[in-house]
Amino acid sequence: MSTSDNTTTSVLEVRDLHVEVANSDANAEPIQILKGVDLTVRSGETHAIMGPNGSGKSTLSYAIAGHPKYQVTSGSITLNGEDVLAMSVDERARAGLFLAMQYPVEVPGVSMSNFLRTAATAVRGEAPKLRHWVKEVKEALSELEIDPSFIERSVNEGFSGGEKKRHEILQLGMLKPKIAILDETDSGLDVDALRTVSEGVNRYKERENGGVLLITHYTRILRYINPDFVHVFVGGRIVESGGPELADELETNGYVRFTADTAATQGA
Ligand SMILES: Nc1ncnc2c1ncn2[C@@H]1O[C@H](COP(=O)(O)OP(=O)(O)OP(=O)(O)O)[C@@H](O)[C@H]1O
Repeated sequence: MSTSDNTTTSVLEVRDLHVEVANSDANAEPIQILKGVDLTVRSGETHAIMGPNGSGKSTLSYAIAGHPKYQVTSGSITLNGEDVLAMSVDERARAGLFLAMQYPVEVPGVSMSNFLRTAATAVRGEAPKLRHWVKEVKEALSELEIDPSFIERSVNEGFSGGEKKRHEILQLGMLKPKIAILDETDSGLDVDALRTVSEGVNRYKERENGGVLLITHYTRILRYINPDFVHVFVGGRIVESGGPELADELETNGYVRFTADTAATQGA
């Protein structure tokens, strides 16, 4: 299935999503992390999710991507009406979902070059023609100011934090998903890398008309990637949604207004 069709609109819909993880003590109850998340992301839209540490933002991204540790106990996730929860992880990727993880994993022994071509072949449904592919990779590396020698190194092995994040955006550009979830892609980036990575995300939005779900703690990335919607995520759900001005309010006042509300509700 091709994931690159910028003439159609894609819609990711998350409805009343509840997710738990197994407790490390096998005799104890599982831990409920997501407690009713509702979210709709359409092509061309950028949604920023901001929230305190441990509120469940990464859990939401893992649940959408299909991480086996995160059990959906109720609710639904659909992409263009298709049941994402019924899909395996690779089917989700082929359907057009992409996750740039907060902590990208190292894959010793697999070169970036092999990894990218294999992944692109899987999501595009056919192997890219070699001459086009080489040109495509070269251009993408140059746009992201990545040294071409990195392409022959093992995936993320020995990469600095910032280099790993840049490579996530390289994958985003090459795999051209319909909806991209970027989990703290800005963490650990120096000011120049932040600009380069943000430009990569903006190019993806322009070229693919992609939908972006951006999890972040900082408004600085939102100066480069303009969000259409900002959501405040507290206690396993979205407690308020608004426009970019909401991010400015959070920068100034923090989450006190929202955490106090949640504590009152949970105590009731
Ligand atoms: N596998 C797991 N086992 C036990 N607890 C877990 C597991 N995964 C997540 N949690 C807990 O679930 C809560 C939410 O974690 P999550 O990583 O989703 O939060 P977050 O909002 O992304 O946090 P941060 O902003 O610090 O990255 C945390 O309290 C975390 O310790």
